[in-house]
Amino acid sequence: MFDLKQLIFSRLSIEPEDQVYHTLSGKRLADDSQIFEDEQVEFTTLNLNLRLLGGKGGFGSMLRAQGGKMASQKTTNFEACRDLNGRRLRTVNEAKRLADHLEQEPDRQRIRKEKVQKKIEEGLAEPPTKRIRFDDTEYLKASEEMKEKVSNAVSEAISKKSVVVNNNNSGNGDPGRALSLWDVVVLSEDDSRPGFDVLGVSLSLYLTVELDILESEPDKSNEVVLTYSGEGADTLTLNIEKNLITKTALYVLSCNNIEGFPSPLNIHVDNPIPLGRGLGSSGTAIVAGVMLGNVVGNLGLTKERMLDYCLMIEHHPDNVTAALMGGFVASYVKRSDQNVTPHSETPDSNGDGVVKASVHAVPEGMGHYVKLNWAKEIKAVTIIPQFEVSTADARNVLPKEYGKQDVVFNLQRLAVLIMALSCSPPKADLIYQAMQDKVHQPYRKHLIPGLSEILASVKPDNYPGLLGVCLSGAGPTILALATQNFDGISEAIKSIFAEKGIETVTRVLDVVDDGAQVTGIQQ
Ligand SMILES: Nc1ncnc2c1ncn2[C@@H]1O[C@H](COP(=O)(O)OP(=O)(O)OP(=O)(O)O)[C@@H](O)[C@H]1O
Ligand SMILES: N[C@@H](CCO)C(=O)O
Repeated sequence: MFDLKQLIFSRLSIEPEDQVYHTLSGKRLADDSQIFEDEQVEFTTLNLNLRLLGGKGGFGSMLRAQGGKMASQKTTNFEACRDLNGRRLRTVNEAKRLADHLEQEPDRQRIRKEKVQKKIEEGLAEPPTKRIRFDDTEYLKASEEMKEKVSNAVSEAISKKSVVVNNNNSGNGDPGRALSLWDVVVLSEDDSRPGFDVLGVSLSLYLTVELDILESEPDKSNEVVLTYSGEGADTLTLNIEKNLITKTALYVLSCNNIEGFPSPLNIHVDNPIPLGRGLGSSGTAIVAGVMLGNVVGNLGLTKERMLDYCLMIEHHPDNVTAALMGGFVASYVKRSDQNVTPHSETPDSNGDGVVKASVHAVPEGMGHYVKLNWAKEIKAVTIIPQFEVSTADARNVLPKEYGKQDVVFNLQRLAVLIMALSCSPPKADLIYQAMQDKVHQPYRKHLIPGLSEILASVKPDNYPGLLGVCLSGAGPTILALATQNFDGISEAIKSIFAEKGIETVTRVLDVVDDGAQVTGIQQ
């Protein structure tokens, strides 16, 4: 009771000593009385009487006047009356109200629960879809034009007759003929991400093969002599059965029943493409080798057919297709049902394996490609670290299988990237996002110190003119696509490599449309 009195005092300011409590049966409750002895009981009814101050009685005339007033008013409140059982009506009514309250409690709980449930559902519900109007008319126009151009290019590619690229009909390859000189010009290339193994682009680094077919002289050794200048001059093998360019040419010749090169023969290779850096040195060497075989053997192979030979050696089509066809290309390989020559019998693009002189069946029509448009103002800024990563090693770190989300991530960006790279002026925000990748860069980070930092920090926001950054090929070269500020961008990347103790060389390259070609024949 003491606690109850304190509570009533705090709420109604009735001094505890003025509060007098009785039970319904009239028992007065002392301060130390317990109201609830049974813990199950939640409610009880007590009568609270206030102590009246004692003192002199009322003034007779005033009390009579008051009594007259009271008598004239009709009584509506019978709460203090008692029912036939002697219980106050107030008490009975309170008990009824309490019973009603308890009876309605489940309903109230249900309504409370329903309200909470509704709130949760409203919170989880997707916001209404906003309709966004795309009002960039310039972009829409360029995009419409591009769609038409791509569609025309595809139809053209489908209907195109093969273009014969050979060393004319002058009898090249005849060992007895007088001096003949010709060049095979191929281009370095690189694939831009997320078009892993799909997109390739020819860059303005030209590998040149110069060939002198000499007249054989009695008493002189009729040798085939291979010499090199440029990249790899000190390290690449000059053994024609082991060097990637010459062994590829020998493979093409042997597939066409020609045993060996004509001799005496001088072959000189000038190679500006750094080896094992992700700039497609091996793909370019393979293209050069196939063209060399075609010219020396006077085979008259079309470029489409030469692509089949290239694909027998380098199984991913992006690099060889760009080097052979030029420009910006998308490609895939359609494997034939034919029994393809085992890889062990074809030259290995990385090893020094000797070409076996068996006759090989190279399936036709393996390489499928389409040339895509490239906005002329986009340059390739290549930052080339002074260490090698073999493509074979960089492919070995990739997972055997990919999750659906990662595949869809790259496919979505690939579709956007192809269109975005063709539009002038190029949109940096679109291209930067579309060059994000989940298929190879995350797995190759540990092979290339600094790659994570470069991808995380070199962005169009802080380097105006930058469109996107990715690993070039299998790395370690970094490819930055940009329209200006080439020095600023390359310096930023260079300094991150420098912090890791890695020296770099920068080349700003153009995308060039001509593919591999024979540029001159002299007799
Ligand atoms: N001009 C060349 N002449 C002969 N062999 C070459 C030539 N260029 C490349 N190679 C061979 O190819 C190897 C490098 O191929 P690799 O595929 O590892 O790198 P890459 O082609 O430069 O890079 P990526 O394929 O990632 O673009 C060299 O070590 C060498 O054996
Ligand atoms: N698409 C290839 C290019 C390197 O040759 C890769 O990234 O492995």
